[in-house]
Amino acid sequence: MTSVQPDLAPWARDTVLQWLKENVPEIRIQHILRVEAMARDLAQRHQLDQEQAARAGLMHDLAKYFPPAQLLALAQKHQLPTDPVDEANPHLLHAQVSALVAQETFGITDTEILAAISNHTLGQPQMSDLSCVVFLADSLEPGRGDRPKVQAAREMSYQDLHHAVALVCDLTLKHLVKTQRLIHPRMVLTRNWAWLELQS
Ligand SMILES: Nc1ncnc2c1ncn2[C@@H]1O[C@H](COP(=O)(O)OP(=O)(O)O)[C@@H](O)[C@H]1O
Repeated sequence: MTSVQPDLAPWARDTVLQWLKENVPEIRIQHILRVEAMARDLAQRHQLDQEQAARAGLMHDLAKYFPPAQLLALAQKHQLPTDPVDEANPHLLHAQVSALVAQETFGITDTEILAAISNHTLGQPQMSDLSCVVFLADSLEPGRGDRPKVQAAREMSYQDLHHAVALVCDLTLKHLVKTQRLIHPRMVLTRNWAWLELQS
């Protein structure tokens, strides 16, 4: 992994966009830009830092196309906590590895941004509102379609972050059960946390 040149600004959107053009197909870049825009929008709606949300949105899928062996090797090298489901489906590690790339290649040190990138696929119990925003933007950006349940979760994301996280987890988990796929336990923990938050 190449490191950011010392003369480059620690944060430069164009530098990230150029990297994405070299490492990610155009169709995924379009998704990434919609996540960036929706994360900014949600942050504004919930009085959060829009720049932090947009940066996390722009960098959430940096490792999306890393091969499984590279994801596993990086997870091991950086001692990321892994579950047997990650080993069976290393693609799930792309969220945590994207945070590593943001740190090592683009010099991102803001731990809230790094956590939001890391949490974008499976969430995390007690995750911050910024993490909720990026998790929701990834699942609910306009390119995800307008099925009634997706639309309902999208509308909820502008009202109540935890309620929307609970709805998105339920949608993903139902889909995984229906297609007989493995379920990563962290999303179950995220789902229970989000529903419990609503009761407290
Ligand atoms: N809780 C989970 N357990 C197992 N697989 C999951 C879970 N959540 C998402 N996935 C799968 O992981 C992959 C990556 O998810 P995601 O980052 O949301 O991908 P995308 O942005 O391409 O939809 C998808 O194939 C999705 O079905």
